[in-house]
Amino acid sequence: MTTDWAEIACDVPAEMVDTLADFLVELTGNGVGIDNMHLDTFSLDSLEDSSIKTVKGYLPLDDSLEDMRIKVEQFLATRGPEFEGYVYKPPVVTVIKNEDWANNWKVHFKPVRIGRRLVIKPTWEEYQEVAGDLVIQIDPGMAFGTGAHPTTKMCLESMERIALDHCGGVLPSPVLDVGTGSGVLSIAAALLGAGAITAVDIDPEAVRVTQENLELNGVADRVAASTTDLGKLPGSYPVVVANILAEELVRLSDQLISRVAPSGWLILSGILTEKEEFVLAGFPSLTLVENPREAEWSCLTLRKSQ
Ligand SMILES: C[S@@+](CC[C@H](N)C(=O)[O-])C[C@H]1O[C@@H](n2cnc3c(N)ncnc32)[C@H](O)[C@@H]1O
Repeated sequence: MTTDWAEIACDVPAEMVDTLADFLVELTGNGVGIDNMHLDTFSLDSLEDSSIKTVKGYLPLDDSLEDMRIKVEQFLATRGPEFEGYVYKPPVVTVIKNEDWANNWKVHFKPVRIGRRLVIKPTWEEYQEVAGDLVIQIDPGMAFGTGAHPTTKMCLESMERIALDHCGGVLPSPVLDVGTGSGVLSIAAALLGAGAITAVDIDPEAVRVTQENLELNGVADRVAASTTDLGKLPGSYPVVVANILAEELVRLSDQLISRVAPSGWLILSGILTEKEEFVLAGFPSLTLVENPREAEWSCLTLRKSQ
């Protein structure tokens, strides 16, 4: 059995990505990778989207490799000129150790304690619980949210402080989680006692991963995850959390503010520290309650008046 793989990387204009990706999927029977199109909205690459993308296919490292490489070259040479900005560059083939490619990132994702009671545990790791632990099991798949990112961590800590220090140990409900990613914040909200949570994300893959993680954690009956547009959500929420980028938070500020119930909290994260003032200026009707910072990231917890 083959344990190593070959990655074939092709630089093409953005307009050609879908055509090439479809071709590679059909040729290889495997998924493709596309650089500079990250689901992680914290990648600077996604802010300055490039006109040239690298599309990567994955081939078995066996006798068929040379034949497949030639087919990719021929495809590029014949279809490439149909796309503006195309310049022929031979595809680059690199050998990848199977275990590195598929699993290496998992080596760095270990159980982590966050705040006083929350623990995030990757599904594939063992963890010895201690009394009072609220353990969130996560397999982030392609979605953002192992819980270890400072922006996620600060949201979790803020939610926990609201529950433990201000609300008698139970997070007020319903909770709204905007940009749910892997669903990590919604699961935490459920474990902190919230009886109903609405989780939304513009990315259908994130919603699919969230649904799996909700079921894994036994909280699917309390969390409704969907791609529903924030502007179309009814009702108001005593706790709203949104870990998106500063610019997007400000763009969504009216909708976010209108979803917060009187006396309710709004936790905003995904904010580079130098953008704190910019974000605060977008939420003038709310009062800043706390402002934790970690690495280059800031979290703002705001509160609505009664
Ligand atoms: C940085 S991730 C946060 C994931 C998770 N909530 C966490 O704290 O780890 C941001 C998520 O927001 C989603 N997103 C970006 N803009 C959005 C919008 N306008 N409405 C809803 N979701 C959005 C992205 O698809 C992504 O899954």
